[in-house]
Amino acid sequence: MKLVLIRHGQSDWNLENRFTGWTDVDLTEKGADDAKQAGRILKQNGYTFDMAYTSYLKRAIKTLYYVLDEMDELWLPVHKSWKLNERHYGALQGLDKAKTAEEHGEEQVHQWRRSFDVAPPLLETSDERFPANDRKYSELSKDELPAGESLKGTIERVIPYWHETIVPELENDQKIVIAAHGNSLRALVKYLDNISDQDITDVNIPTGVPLVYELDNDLNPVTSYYLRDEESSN
Ligand SMILES: O=C(O)[C@@H](CO)OP(=O)(O)O
Repeated sequence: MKLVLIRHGQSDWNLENRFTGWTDVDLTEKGADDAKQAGRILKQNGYTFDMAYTSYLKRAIKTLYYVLDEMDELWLPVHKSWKLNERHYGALQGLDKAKTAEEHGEEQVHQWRRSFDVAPPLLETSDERFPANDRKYSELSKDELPAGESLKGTIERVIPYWHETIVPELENDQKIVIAAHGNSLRALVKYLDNISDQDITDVNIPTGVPLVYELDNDLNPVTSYYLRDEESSN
């Protein structure tokens, strides 16, 4: 059985090189085109889906929309969850990545961006960026509201969601696409491919390119690969 993961297309803050996290920025025009192209490639390769999953953030929601539109599958049930959101980038959200590296050093920024368990500086709960101040997250309990997450913290919400919500559908032979984010997908890929805490540092997932997992009956990956347009350099 095949599972398709897709990181959203280029966002405004991917382009501006700013720490994004839970900030609900839009896709750029290129990002929308990336998503449409991903949908076309999936269609050309004969993919169809039964269900779709995405986050509460518009860059992933719109990516999924454009993918399904190209595939003429907009009718599919779409399940949204904050548990598929990008890793919360705490007090770094909104800052310029290059300027932050000048200020704190490349190594520190690399730790914040790619390490397994180093969390970014946390937000004060009074900060407008704290999720309790956004009605999207009114369903979250106090213990669930992140003020900043490491990849480890992201895994602690993504993997339970995988087991509780997505796995039962895969076991029911449902063909699934998940449109999410660089780090929520790194969390899932780390789990599926059993990547060590050390080696996950080198894993980067490109924007707007379908990542296909072929799974055996126990949902262990047999192989995985990106579906790219042969003429594109993406
Ligand atoms: O800013 C972010 O939220 C993420 C994804 O764009 O960036 P990074 O590459 O640092 O994980």
